[in-house]
Amino acid sequence: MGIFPSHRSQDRTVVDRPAEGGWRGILQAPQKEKESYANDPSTGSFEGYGTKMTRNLDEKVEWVDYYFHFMSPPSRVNLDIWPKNPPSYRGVTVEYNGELLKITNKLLELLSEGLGLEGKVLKSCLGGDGIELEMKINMYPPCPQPQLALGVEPHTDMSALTLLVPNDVPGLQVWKDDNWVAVEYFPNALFVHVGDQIEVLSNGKYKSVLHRSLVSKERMRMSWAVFVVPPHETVIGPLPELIDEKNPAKYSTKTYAEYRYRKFNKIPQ
Ligand SMILES: O=C(O)CCC(=O)C(=O)O
Ligand SMILES: [Fe+2]
Repeated sequence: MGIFPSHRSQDRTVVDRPAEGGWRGILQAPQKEKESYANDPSTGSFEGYGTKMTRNLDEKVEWVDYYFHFMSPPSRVNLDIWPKNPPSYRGVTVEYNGELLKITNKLLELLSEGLGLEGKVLKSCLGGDGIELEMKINMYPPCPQPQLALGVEPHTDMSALTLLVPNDVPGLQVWKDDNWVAVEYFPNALFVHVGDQIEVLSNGKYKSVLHRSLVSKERMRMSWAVFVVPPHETVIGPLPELIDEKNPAKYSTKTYAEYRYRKFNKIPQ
């Protein structure tokens, strides 16, 4: 199927939108089918279908449906919750996961070296081979009054990294030099966000990017965000190698589970 056939070309690892079929299959499915996949945040279960058509603090509506599931490592994956339509979803997503793991390894190696450390340092702090990849498929339907809505309100990702592929409907913005700056769409590109965990590990040398997304009046915007996160019990704090008298720790050390809990409940870190 695919509504972006022209974008599928040379480099499949970056180009393919593996979830597209799954998105259409599940997010445009009849309400009853969607409900059978619904998540239940009150029980800590975020997997499945969720919606956020609610007002936030600025009285803007967050105009987004999403579908969330684990991709990696195998011990975290519950295939029963993966979209079953189209039938190719599973195979393509497993392959995409493998490619994103390779890209994650490379990025973490380069980011470690950028801190003057050995290439393996950041990956091993993030759980080594236990590192987790989470798929979040966002769908922003056309919005009759886009000025009253936001796709996703301003936030930084609590992940270590986010590997994002949007469709060609503009909407992603990043906060830069005291302004919202539109992120230009690049066909076949993977957008990488530094998330909170890398900011903490690097003691602020790398900054978690503040971003938001807008919605369109005419067209449906979609994005596929893969969050690279440490296992919940992993303890994350500024790397000791980066701390000395002149560079005191700027962040407290805590488990990723604790960090998540505080972020979800808006408790200062
Ligand atoms: O849709 C986008 O481009 C961004 C989505 C996002 O920031 C998120 O899901 O965390
Ligand atoms: Fe985000």
